[in-house]
Parts: sequence; structure tokens; C-alpha cells
Amino acid sequence: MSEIPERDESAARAKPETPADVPEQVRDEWAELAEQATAAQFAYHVKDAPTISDGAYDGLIRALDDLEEAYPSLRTTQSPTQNVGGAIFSTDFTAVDHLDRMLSLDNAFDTDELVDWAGRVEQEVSGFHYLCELKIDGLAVNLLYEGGKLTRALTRGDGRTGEDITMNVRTVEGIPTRLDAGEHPVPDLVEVRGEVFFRLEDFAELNAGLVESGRAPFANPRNSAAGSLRQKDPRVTARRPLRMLVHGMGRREGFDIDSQSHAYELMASWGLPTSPHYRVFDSMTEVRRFITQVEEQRHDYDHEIDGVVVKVDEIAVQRRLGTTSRAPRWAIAWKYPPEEVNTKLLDIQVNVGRTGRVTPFGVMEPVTVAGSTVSMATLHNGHEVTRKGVLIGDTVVLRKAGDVIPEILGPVVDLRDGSERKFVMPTHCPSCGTKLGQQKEGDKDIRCPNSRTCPSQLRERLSSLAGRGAFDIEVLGWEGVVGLLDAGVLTDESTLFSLTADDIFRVPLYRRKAKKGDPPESVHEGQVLSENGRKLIEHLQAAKEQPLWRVLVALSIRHVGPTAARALAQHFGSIAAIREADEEQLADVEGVGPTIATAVREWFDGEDNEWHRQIIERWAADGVRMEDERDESIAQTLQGVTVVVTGSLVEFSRDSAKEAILERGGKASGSVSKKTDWVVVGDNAGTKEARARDLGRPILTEAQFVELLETGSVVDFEQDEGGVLRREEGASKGSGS
Ligand SMILES: NC(=O)c1ccc[n+]([C@@H]2O[C@H](COP(=O)([O-])OP(=O)(O)OC[C@H]3O[C@@H](n4cnc5c(N)ncnc54)[C@H](O)[C@@H]3O)[C@@H](O)[C@H]2O)c1
Ligand SMILES: [Zn+2]
Repeated sequence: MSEIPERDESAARAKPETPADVPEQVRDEWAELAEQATAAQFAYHVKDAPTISDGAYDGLIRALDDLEEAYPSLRTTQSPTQNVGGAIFSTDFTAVDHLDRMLSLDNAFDTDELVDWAGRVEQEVSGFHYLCELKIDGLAVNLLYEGGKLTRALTRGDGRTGEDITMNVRTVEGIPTRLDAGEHPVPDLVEVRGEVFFRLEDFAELNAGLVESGRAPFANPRNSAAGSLRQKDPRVTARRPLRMLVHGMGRREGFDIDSQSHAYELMASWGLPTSPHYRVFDSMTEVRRFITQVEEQRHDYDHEIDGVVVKVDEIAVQRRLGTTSRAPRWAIAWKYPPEEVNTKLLDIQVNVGRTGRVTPFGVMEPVTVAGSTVSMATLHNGHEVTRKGVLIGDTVVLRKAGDVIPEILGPVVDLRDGSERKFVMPTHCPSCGTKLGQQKEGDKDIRCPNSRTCPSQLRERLSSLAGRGAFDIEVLGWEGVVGLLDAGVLTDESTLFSLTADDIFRVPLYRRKAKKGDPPESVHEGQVLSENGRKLIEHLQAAKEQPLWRVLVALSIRHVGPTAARALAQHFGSIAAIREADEEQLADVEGVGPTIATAVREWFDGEDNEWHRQIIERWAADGVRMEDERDESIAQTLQGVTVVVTGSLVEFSRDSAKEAILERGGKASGSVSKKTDWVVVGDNAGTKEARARDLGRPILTEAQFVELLETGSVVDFEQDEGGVLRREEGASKGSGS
């Protein structure tokens, strides 16, 4: 069917080679890698419990491929590079042949590989389109419909033969047992290929339920979806909220299709679940733009994706290009960098935070994930360590997705060798030795109650107080805090604003050797205050003028971050008024709620109230502004209006834009949802703009934002109802979005 040469051109160029020509060393290396890859395939496809990360697996396949490129005789049908994966079957299921083979996909990990692929295709054929869609990270399934009825469902298996999971698939929501003969007649026979997966929301809910009933949660949606579908007992599958999206056809009888997008249109009309996120393009430039866009909003989809699949749309062209033994030549999977890797958990240590909370964290062998090197990850609390079932010495799965902080998902149990040991939560504070305890019975967190003098809490509190979300004292970083405490000029935060130039001079970090030209009166024992030392004095002075919400954040009241602090400041206007408010009044403030209200009361009335009063009095005496001046002249134009600002504006900083919205009675939100009224887009806006377009929310420029602030509305704005990732007009219908 296909006339184009094998993908591997070097094989064609190389002189004929026999296995005997392959150096022993190379053969051994190949055998070793092949064995590892085969074992990984078994763990992944058959046991649904991978022992190595996808990145590591792809690395093994790469290495094998490189060896086979150099020594083509190694590339036998037995090689893991040549099979579809999952060749070994579980005895729990009956093996059944597919009518048409189910293939895997070739990968492109960088632009060169993608462009090479397109080059090979375009050299062979012309006048075709590229269809781009999401690569769903799930389990490939083949559904057979005969006379419109679902008669069989198989896993992909080795591509020729799969496992019969018909009973299980019948329990998956959204998979019709009968096709709809609405617009198009139901076919005599069709094999429908697609992916079974968990939606992220469903997965989180499933895990929450498991934890509530005292069981261990699942580590990752892909493998637990595979595990859930491949259950001996279909009743277990039925309890798991699995979904499916279809992305291809195998054997078909009694009807014809002319393109991939046509297939989607038909399948949607038959009631099969198709994805709304596909587009058809003319050129590679558009394909690459699509890939970039999808990567930016990778975490906004309701299921996990691990890349984008690019396919030739026209079926006639697909036929001409044909397939290799494991993948079609007319498609390629662009893979995004892996967000999950395996690494060794070397130790679990604890940190005592600014509110006394004792947090265990994992110390790991440094590993690169999603572009950064990670060697530590929080484990939240002792309960969480037990819940995740990790032991010190375990190989663990580490996940870092987008801007989210790295998370240890769980151990790779199969790789334990018996030397692992259990982590025990300490009974006494590692920083001050005080006995640890719960604040209330039933709390998951344990705390060091010595909030006033515990060195660890003090350091954390001071450095967070100086942070950008609080007093914003730039030159008082972690080292500065430690320096002030070590020099003994500060014993707690109450005297922070009483620091004198002499005090600051005593911290080595804030002084330097005197130079010629330094005024003689500033020189003491050959040293002068450094630039940062002088800045610290200035910044402390400036901090006293900060708005009330920042002072509130600086007090380190549990649960009171910038959002709650802004709400409190906006509503009450002064520390005195907040102190007078009862729990109910506090909880009634929008954006506050009962947990925060309790924490605020606890801070003013609890065991440490004396000491907390001292901080406030001392700060006030030193000139810190404890109330906001209200500008009654500002018109409340944005009452009940929610605005999201994204990207950088010219006249506004992030904070001042937020302030401007709040001052006018509006709500400044950090994420775009259907409830967002306006989205203000500055330079370099990322996923939020895309999401706004996706949801069809009105988009404003900075000038229009000013108009909005002044008048409460904008006359002429941009609204993209279609959204960048919507299917093209008329491309398909019936599946909703
Ligand atoms: N961690 C491990 O030990 C281990 C072992 C084996 C495989 N793996 C992972 O699995 C991959 C290989 O598995 P594979 O052979 O399934 O290949 P693949 O996941 O790279 O791609 C092929 C599969 O993608 C699926 N797919 C998702 N969305 C699709 C769409 N829109 N259109 C077409 N197909 C779509 C199909 O089911 C198809 O079979 C590796 O790259 C690795 O990520 C990991
Ligand atoms: Zn302590």
C-alpha cells in the first residue's frame, strides 16, 4: 500500500550487516536495555503499576533506537522498539484478536523531530490537511459495534490481540451500548478506538472518598484508570468514574469516510464521546502554534494530557503513507516534557513553620522535572505520610506540574528491598524542644505551642513578614532575619520597627569595610553600614505606611493570607475594629468565613493574647499605620462585579490593579471562570487569556480597564465566543464542549 521508504533511512544506507558484525559489547548493552524496557512494559501495561517513570522509559527506547540505528540487525521483531507494548497478557481476561490492528504512535520530543516527520510526509504527498488533537493520557480501548450494538471491547494488548473487557466497558459512563441512528445510518460494523481515563475532578473525588474510608488514594490518574478498567470484577469498575473519548476507527463495513474529521463527525452523531478540542490546519506553522497554545493551558483541561497528536486528515493520504510494524506513518505524537519522575527518598525531616505547624518534608536525590531541579517536597503532615505510604529509602514518584509545588505521589512498592524504614513524627520541637501537640482534638496538624520564642517559628515569621505579600521589606531576606536574630538585636518581631542604625550595624551582613571617601563619622572600627544596611532602615520606614491588609498578613494569623486580609481590611478599616468584632461578624465578611474568623478570634483571645497585644502596641508606638484611610470620594462602580487581571499592565502593578478593583467595591479574582465578568489582558498574558477566550468571557485592554473602573462598564469590547480551541465552524457537531 505504501511506497515510501522505511522511516529509518540510515538502515538503507548501511552496508548489509549480520548479527555477527555487532560487537559483543554493543550486543550486551542492547540486551540489557531491552530487558529493562520489556520489564517496564510489563509493569506498565499488564500490572498498571509502572516501576520507572515515563521519561525514563522513553529514554530506554531512545537508547535502544540509537543502537539499532547504528546496527540495524539488532532491530528484530522482538525488539521493544518494534512492538506495540503490552504483549504479555493477564490471565484474568480472554485474549481476542482485533479485526484491524491497533497501533501505537511515533513520538516527537522536539521541533526537529516534528519537522522531519512533516518533511517526510510532504515529500510523499501533497494537498492534505493536518488534524491536531489532544493526546489523552489513558488506556487505549477498542470497541466493536455490530449492527449498532456494542458487542465487544478489548484492550490494545500487543496490537493484534487484546484482552476482552466487554463487561467492564459496559459500566463506563458515556459509552453507548447502542449507536444512535439520528443523522447518519448506523453502520453494519465498526471498530471504534479511543482512550479511557479519569477526569481530574472525578479522580480527586474518588481519592477523597478512598481517604475518608481509611484507604490509600491512587497515585496517578492514568495508571489507576487502567487498573480500574482491567478489574476481574466489573462491579469494581462500575464504581470508578471512568470516561472515554474516541479518536479513531479500525475495521469498518457498510459505510465510508473520507477524513479523520469526517470520522469524528459520524461518531459524534452516533452518540460516541468525541473531544471538542481538535482543529484542522493547512500548514505546519499553524500546527506548531496549536502545540504551544495547548501546552500553555495543559493544566486547564478536565483530563490529563501528555501531548498533542498530529494526524494527516485525509483517509486516502493516510492509506498512501501506510504504517510501520508499530505505528502509522501518517500520525505523530508531540510529547510534552514529563511532569512525573522517579527518585529516591533519602530522608524525611520536619520543619516548624511560622504558625508553629510541624511539616514533614521529603529530602530526595535531586532530579529534573518539568524543567527544574527538585530535591525537596512537602509532605504536609504526619497523616499525609501514612496516607501516601512512603518509607524512607523508597523510590518515589515525584510530580511537578506547571507552577504547582512539587509533590510526592507515592512509593514504587515493587522496588523495595527491605531496607526502607518508617518515618516517625517527633514528639518534641526540633527547634526549641517544647512538647508538640494538637491545637484541637482531631487536628491533623501538630504544632509547637511556643510561638513567642521558638527560633524556627520566629525565623519563619520574620521572613514571611518581610515578604512581598506583607510588609515588602526587600533587603530583609532569610539571611537578614537570621543575621538580626544571631546578632541579638532582635528577639521577636515586636521590636522590629525600633531597630536603630546602630542595631543594624551590628549585623555583619549589613556592613562593609570603610573606603576612602566614606564620611569619617559613619566609620566604626574600620566598617560602615552597607548599601543594604541603609536600605533596610529606609524600607522599615516605608513599611510603616503600608496599607492595613499587609499589616494583617505580617501578624501571621493562621489562615490569614493576602486575600482574607484584604477582605478584613476593606470591611473593618482598622485593627481596633477587627479586634472588637465577634466571630459571627468576622465570618460574615465575604471572603472570610468561619475557619478564618475562628483563627482571628483565637489570635486576639487565645493563650498568646498578651504577647500579641504587645506586638500591636509596640508597632503602633513605633509608627506603623494600623488603619486605612478611606477615600469616600471613590465611587463604588464595581459592586458585585468580578474582574480578573492577567499579564503586565503599564500604569498598574498587580497589586495596584487589585486595589483599584477592591476600592470600587468589586472582586478581584485570580482565575477565570464562567462567573468572571471581565478579563483584563496585559502583555505576556498566558493561560488565563486563553481560558477567557475558551469560556467566551469579555476581554479588556488596559484603556478599557480604566473605563471600567470609572464607569462600571465598557461599551465596546472583544468577546471570542468560539474560543481558540473550539472546533471550526461546521467541522462537527453534537458533542458539546
Ligand atoms: N513508565 C513505564 O515503565 C512505561 C512503560 C511503557 C510505556 N510507558 C508510557 O507509554 C508510552 C508508550 O505507550 P504507547 O505505546 O501507548 O504509546 P503512546 O502513549 O506514546 O501513544 C500511543 C497511544 O496514544 C493514545 N492516544 C491518546 N490520545 C490519542 C489521540 N488523540 N489520537 C490517537 N491516539 C491517542 C492511543 O491509545 C495510542 O495507542 C511511553 O512513551 C511511556 O510514556 C511507560
Ligand atoms: Zn518550637
